[in-house]
Amino acid sequence: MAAHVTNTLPDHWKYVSEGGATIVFSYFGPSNPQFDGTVLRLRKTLATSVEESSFVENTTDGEQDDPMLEFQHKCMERLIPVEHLPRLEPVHIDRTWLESLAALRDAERPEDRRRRDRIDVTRTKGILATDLVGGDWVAVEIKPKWAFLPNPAHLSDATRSIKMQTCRFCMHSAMKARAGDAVPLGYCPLDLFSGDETRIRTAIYGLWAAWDESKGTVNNLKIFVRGRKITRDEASLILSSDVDAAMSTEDIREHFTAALLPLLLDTPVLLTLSKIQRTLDPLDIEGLSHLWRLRETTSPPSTHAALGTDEPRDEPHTAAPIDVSSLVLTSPEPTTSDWIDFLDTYLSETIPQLDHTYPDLDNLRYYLLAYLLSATFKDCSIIVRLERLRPETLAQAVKPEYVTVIDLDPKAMSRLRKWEKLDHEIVTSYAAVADNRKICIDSRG
Ligand SMILES: O=P(O)(O)O[C@@H]1[C@@H](OP(=O)(O)O)[C@H](OP(=O)(O)O)[C@H](O)[C@H](OP(=O)(O)O)[C@H]1OP(=O)(O)O
Ligand SMILES: Nc1ncnc2c1ncn2[C@@H]1O[C@H](COP(=O)(O)OP(=O)(O)OP(=O)(O)O)[C@@H](O)[C@H]1O
Repeated sequence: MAAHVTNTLPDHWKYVSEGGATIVFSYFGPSNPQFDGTVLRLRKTLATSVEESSFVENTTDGEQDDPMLEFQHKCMERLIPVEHLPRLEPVHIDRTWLESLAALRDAERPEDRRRRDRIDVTRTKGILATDLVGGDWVAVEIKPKWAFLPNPAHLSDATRSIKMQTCRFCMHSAMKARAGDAVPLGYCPLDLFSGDETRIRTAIYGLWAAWDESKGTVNNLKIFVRGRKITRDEASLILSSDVDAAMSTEDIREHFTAALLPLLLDTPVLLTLSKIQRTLDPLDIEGLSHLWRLRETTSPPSTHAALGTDEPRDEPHTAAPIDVSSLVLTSPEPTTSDWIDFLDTYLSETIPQLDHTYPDLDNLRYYLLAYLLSATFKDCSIIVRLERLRPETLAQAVKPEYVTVIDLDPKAMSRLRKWEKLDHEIVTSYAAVADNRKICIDSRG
């Protein structure tokens, strides 16, 4: 039976953080076994959206549970060991309670997020999750992003040399930097995922520098102490209370790196994430979009796509745009049962036998679902738990539950068009960079 958050006061939930789709609050009210050590994860809606209930009341229990719950239990737990996942459960909420919470906490939200979106007060269910940042420890949240360079087989002549030299994250960061956004230009995910000590250190420095320069606003590194996201001016809070807090920021960074590095080297989580991302995206969005265009134009579908051959093909941006009636892109969003079937195939012996250089058009649905799932892993975050830092402390013992993966929500099929367009923008923008193009090394490829 789901708990009722409405039995607690909104004042007893403090703002933790938020992403593009959800906002998170942690419980700090009077001791309550249902809520102690938990966070409340709520869906957001566009600031401009009309307030209509977005969820169908079709269960005896009222609104359906957030599909994320079933997705995590039935799908994600097959890919990521449960000790690396937060415990999630449904919880009842209501409009009056949510409106009070929003009124209390809205001022603490970042200005740009507040302009864009707000809590969806029409929901009657939220998610209660293990609070990974709230104890007397330092919680380091890293959003690593894309772990690999693409398979060159399906890249066009115009993009191949660019995409094989610079990773998607670094190209995207360069594009965002030109638009004036604060981005971690010194961080490359391929360093973080390399498994190599020197490169992981470089990645941590890159994340730290961006955190420092952006005053903690970049989303690739967040640092929490006792449940509160800290800024660079508060960096000394990551030190144990008996350590000299007057230490320079550089020294704090060194201690931070010395504590974090062994955990990142030791945990199997980074390797798992990179393997999943790579194996679920063997065609790149270019190859995938070519495959779905073939499906739209081939009738009856041929059994073998022309991918991987020398046959000339339209680039996504020059091909006739697929309108909203596209059979492929409007095909039904996968249900949990579709995801389970997909995972049965993905985790079976069959997949290594698929020839991704000559993908079969009959496997289009497999490749679409694979890409969606890969996108979830390209956008998730990890939270690493460190003891408050003490320079002389020996390396911390690594317990599996000290590295947790969050934000494993499924992505929608309707995103494919956005990803195709964004990919084109990113690579076109990077093609215009004349000097000092970044060279990213994919050591797991
Ligand atoms: O496309 P990207 O790589 O920019 O990723 C988006 C993220 O931007 P980032 O580059 O990490 O700052 C973006 O993050 P922010 O909102 O910028 O913190 C979201 O995670 C978005 O996913 P969703 O809309 O929440 O489902 C992410 O969108 P999807 O790619 O997952 O659709
Ligand atoms: N279990 C948790 N414990 C503590 N904090 C959490 C937990 N889950 C999420 N958070 C915090 O809330 C933020 C938003 O959560 P999450 O990343 O799941 O949202 P999202 O909207 O799906 O993000 P994105 O835009 O990256 O897709 C996280 O970045 C993290 O700081």
